[in-house]
Amino acid sequence: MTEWTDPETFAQALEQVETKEKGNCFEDFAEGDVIEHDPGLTLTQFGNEQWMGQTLNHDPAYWRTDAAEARGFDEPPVHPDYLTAATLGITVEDLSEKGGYFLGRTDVRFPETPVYTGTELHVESEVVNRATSSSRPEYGIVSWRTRGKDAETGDVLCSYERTNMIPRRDPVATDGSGATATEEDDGPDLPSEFVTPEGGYFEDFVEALENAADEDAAVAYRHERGRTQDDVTVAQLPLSTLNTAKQHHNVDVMSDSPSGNIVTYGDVTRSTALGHARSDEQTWREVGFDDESFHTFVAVGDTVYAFTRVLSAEDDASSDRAGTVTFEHIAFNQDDEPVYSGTRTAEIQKRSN
Ligand SMILES: C/C(=C\C(=O)SCCNC(=O)CCNC(=O)[C@H](O)C(C)(C)COP(=O)(O)OP(=O)(O)OC[C@H]1O[C@@H](n2cnc3c(N)ncnc32)[C@H](O)[C@@H]1OP(=O)(O)O)C(=O)O
Repeated sequence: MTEWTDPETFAQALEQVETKEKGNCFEDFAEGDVIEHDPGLTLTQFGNEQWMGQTLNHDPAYWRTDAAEARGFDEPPVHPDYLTAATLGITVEDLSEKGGYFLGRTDVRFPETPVYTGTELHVESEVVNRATSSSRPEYGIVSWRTRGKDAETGDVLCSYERTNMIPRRDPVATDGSGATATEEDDGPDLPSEFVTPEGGYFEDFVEALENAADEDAAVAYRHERGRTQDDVTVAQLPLSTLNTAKQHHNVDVMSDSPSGNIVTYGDVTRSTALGHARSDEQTWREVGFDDESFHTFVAVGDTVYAFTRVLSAEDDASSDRAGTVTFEHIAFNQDDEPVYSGTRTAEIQKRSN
């Protein structure tokens, strides 16, 4: 009789059997395909608070009823970062579980109305672009437009366009141009002065931009807080959004990958940096995010810091108690290497109200 658990027998059996695979390769996606994602999740108070707490997003309007009501909410709503991460997490099984990295995202948008806990999320994605990677023959580059909807009403709660590197089943020959391209290094081209806003209200950002306008200056500053990545941020938070990417929880597979280890979910890195930035401002409402890029890996033991540049401030918010500010946020690690960058438009409270 075969002893299936005899180590030698079992090792040979493992080699000979087929693996029932998960996820899709580059060749499985065609432009125009629409994918209704089967996983869905209920946006719970626990999930929301766990995400916000671990990423240092402490805006009281998302934690306390009195602060929520003062912001015009019925109760503490779902935080936009948790909503974004959950919308993306649900898609991973179909779109990127096969491996490959989350490269970037743009046109992240939310409706003006808040989303409350107890909402069930249903997500769909459309393939909007697929391209050959000129530098990495074993990968292709795929972009999807994703919409996270209220399962009951069909209202879109969060939408964006995201790009991942996706493994090919069959590597192709490339011209290698991406791998060999070099750029001339003229050294850093920075303004001679950096202006820091006095406070975190809309008026402070307007004043800082005015002070910088006539000078060779930028409104740019760093935030003091850092968050060292641990098992909770690297593995637990993505799994709590149903993100099944092996990058976050399978050390065995990832030891033989470009990162050599499991890495932090891009939305955790980003939300942590945004948490640092928001701790130095009076946020009223998140409007959207554009041009998000993930530049290098973040792993257990790395510390995520944040740097902010203020790009513009306009008095055109949805509430007369706030103004609209556009920022560029850069997350960086303990070696000062940028790991994430993106622009963010947010409504910031006015001091005068
Ligand atoms: C969710 C989820 C997974 C995750 O959250 S993974 C964690 C977040 N992402 C990362 O940690 C990735 C960080 N990035 C990197 O480490 C490097 O970018 C990477 C992936 C190792 C590639 O670095 P390289 O230096 O080899 O390559 P390039 O930077 O030149 O990029 C390779 C090609 O990709 C194109 N590309 C890069 N960024 C974008 C973008 N935002 N949009 C579109 N295309 C982009 C770039 O042009 C290169 O193209 P070639 O044709 O020249 O190959 C989950 O599983 O979903």
